[in-house]
Amino acid sequence: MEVRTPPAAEKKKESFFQFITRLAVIGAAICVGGYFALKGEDMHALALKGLRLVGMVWLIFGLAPVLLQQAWRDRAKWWAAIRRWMKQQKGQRAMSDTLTPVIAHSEPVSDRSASVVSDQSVPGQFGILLAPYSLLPSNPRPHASSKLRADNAGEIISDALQLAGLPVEGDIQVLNLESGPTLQTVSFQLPPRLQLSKISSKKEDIANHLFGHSLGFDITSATNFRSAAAFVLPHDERAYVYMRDVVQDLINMKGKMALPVIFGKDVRGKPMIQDLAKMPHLLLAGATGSGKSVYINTVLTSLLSTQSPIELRLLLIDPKQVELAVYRGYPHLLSPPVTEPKQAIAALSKIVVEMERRYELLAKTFTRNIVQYNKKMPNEALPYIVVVIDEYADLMVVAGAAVEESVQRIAQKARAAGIHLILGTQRPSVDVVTGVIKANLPSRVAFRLESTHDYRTVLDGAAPQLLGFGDGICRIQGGSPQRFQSASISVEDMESTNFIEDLKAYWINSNQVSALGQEEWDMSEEVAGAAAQDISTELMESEIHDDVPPWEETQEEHLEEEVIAAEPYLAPDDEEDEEEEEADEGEPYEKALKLGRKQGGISVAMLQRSLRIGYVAAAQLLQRMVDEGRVGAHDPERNMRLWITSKEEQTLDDKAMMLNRMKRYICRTRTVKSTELRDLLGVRREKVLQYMQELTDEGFLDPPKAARLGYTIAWSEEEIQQFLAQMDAEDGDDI
Ligand SMILES: Nc1ncnc2c1ncn2[C@@H]1O[C@H](COP(=O)(O)OP(=O)(O)OP(=O)(O)O)[C@@H](O)[C@H]1O
Repeated sequence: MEVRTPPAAEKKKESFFQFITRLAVIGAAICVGGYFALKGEDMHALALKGLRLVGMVWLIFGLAPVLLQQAWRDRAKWWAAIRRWMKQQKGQRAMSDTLTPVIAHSEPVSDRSASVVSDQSVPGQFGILLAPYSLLPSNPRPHASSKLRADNAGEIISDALQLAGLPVEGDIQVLNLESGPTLQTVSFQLPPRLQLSKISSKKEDIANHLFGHSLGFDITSATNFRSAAAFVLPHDERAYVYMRDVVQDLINMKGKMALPVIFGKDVRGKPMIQDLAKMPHLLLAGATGSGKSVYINTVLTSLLSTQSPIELRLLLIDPKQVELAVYRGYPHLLSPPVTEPKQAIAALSKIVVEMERRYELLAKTFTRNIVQYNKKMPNEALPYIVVVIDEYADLMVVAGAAVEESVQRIAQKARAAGIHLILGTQRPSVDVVTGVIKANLPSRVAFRLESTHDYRTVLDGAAPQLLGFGDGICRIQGGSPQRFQSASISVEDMESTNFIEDLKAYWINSNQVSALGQEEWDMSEEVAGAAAQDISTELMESEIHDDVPPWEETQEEHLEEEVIAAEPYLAPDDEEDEEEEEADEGEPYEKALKLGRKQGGISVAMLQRSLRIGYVAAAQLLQRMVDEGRVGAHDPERNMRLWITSKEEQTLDDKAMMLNRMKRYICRTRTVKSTELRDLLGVRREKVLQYMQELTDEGFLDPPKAARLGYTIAWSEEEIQQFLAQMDAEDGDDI
């Protein structure tokens, strides 16, 4: 038998401590003995003194060096803990004022969860955030149960192999037994003369003898062992994985990963946290009831609990209309959850425009991606944008080409711009998830699917049959497939919803965050001012500049705006409009100028509404106005870019107004008297005569027929009535 010899240094260290301890014990024994054996108070006092001395010597020369040595070895750990503590103290001091209401809000609800996880501080780009993790529901079933245990697995497997007709004598030697929340993996030595292929060919029979069905049962070679096989079996009663169980790992990853999200636990029961920013886009497939929505909720809650609205903005597209409705009101949202295909098309095209704008920013700042940009321009840091489409197949059915084009462009380019896609679908058929889209979504997650063909489409390879209820396989960036059990906030829908609402309340009540949010958009405005042109995001930003925060905006308002925005994409058959535009090139810009002048300013939304054009076209018109210096900075109060009136325009405007007033007066009174007109307009007589000449040139007045006669009205009575009616309809000044 091999005896392990301790290294020399270890031996010396141990023996010195033992030596001192031995001396101390002997000394202590002598002192105690002396105390009882000797008589007289002096002797007793001497013995006690001796005992104290022995104790001191042991502490100083025995225990203290060992403790110091240990502390020196763990110095890195200690140092990190001290730094973390100091950082926390600093962050808490900074936020204590503003967070008090949040915590006060949270406390009454907190008694519905145990205090296993305390409110955790998450260092972020903008300081330390305190998400209400203590409100996460506790897992009622954290452990699985199975009939195969270390002590009986060999016997049970041996019986099953024998019953399946395989030549096995005696018990099977179990090499390893690993247990995850859903599955067990039992590795065992192959008996002599029994090949893995032979066992695999009897898979159905073995499964039948083991537990009566083959669902979820798999036979593979055992990793790390030679001539060994492994059975993968579902537990009799699987364990749940709750977010609460792995949230500490999520917190630990904040700072190390840009967008950490909880996946769940792997087959060994180890927490799985992935970085969405690295994926960089995710295709998520699962048949109905497989656990897709639960998974999306976990991913979203991971993001929403670790990222402030300054660091992350979300676009949620939910054609099913119910799955993501609960997120309505989060300040992270770029718009309320989008449910209509037309809205979705418009929203996605906005993301494309934003992506292009970000590329321009990267080029201007000589940076290659959002990380470098945010480092270089910390005051103008861009938030990550995550776009979630809950049922891509449904969207493709109604709005195929338009959606696909945007999704394709985002998938191809958006990574560097900090824009990430999560594309969920029940039907991963090739007509829905086309080759180009698949090629640009290198990370995949599959839950239970209808057919082996579907698994192949998603994972680009064969996969074991999944069990549903969050049993999944992921391939991150084309790596090897990894089985996992997805985490849920809770298996009770109500509990999950409660937490999502609590987290929302936390953000809404977090004064600090809303103040920072405002600042962020102001900073964006600065970027716009410098570059003169971030109108591409103006619509998104306008939600923040609105008096009404985005979460209070009604869905109807938003819908109206989006539907209009989507029209050019969805109504190519609206031939009249198209023809009008084609026939009159350049006219929309004239109309846009007129509108801006009349309203004293302009915004993308106004252009869309008034000219009935899409977002991109409206943004381009506004861009041209900005370039030509027609409009100035964005005015948060009026939620538009204000009109810049040049001197020339001012004069022209004044003159047009004067002429109109004159015409109106003349039409009403049916008289043309220069003295009255002079009084009306408050200008000199020469000016009035000049205006009258202009009106004559225009055909409104007839010139005097003789030297002593005055001007007369040239218009017919019908024309006069029409003009007056038109003026009354407009809100001109009343003469
Ligand atoms: N990770 C999980 N842990 C435990 N149970 C789960 C998990 N995921 C899903 N389930 C169970 O499966 C049910 C269906 O899940 P979910 O609603 O996510 O399915 P889905 O794939 O979104 O279906 P659909 O597409 O029809 O909405 C849930 O109500 C829950 O009971």
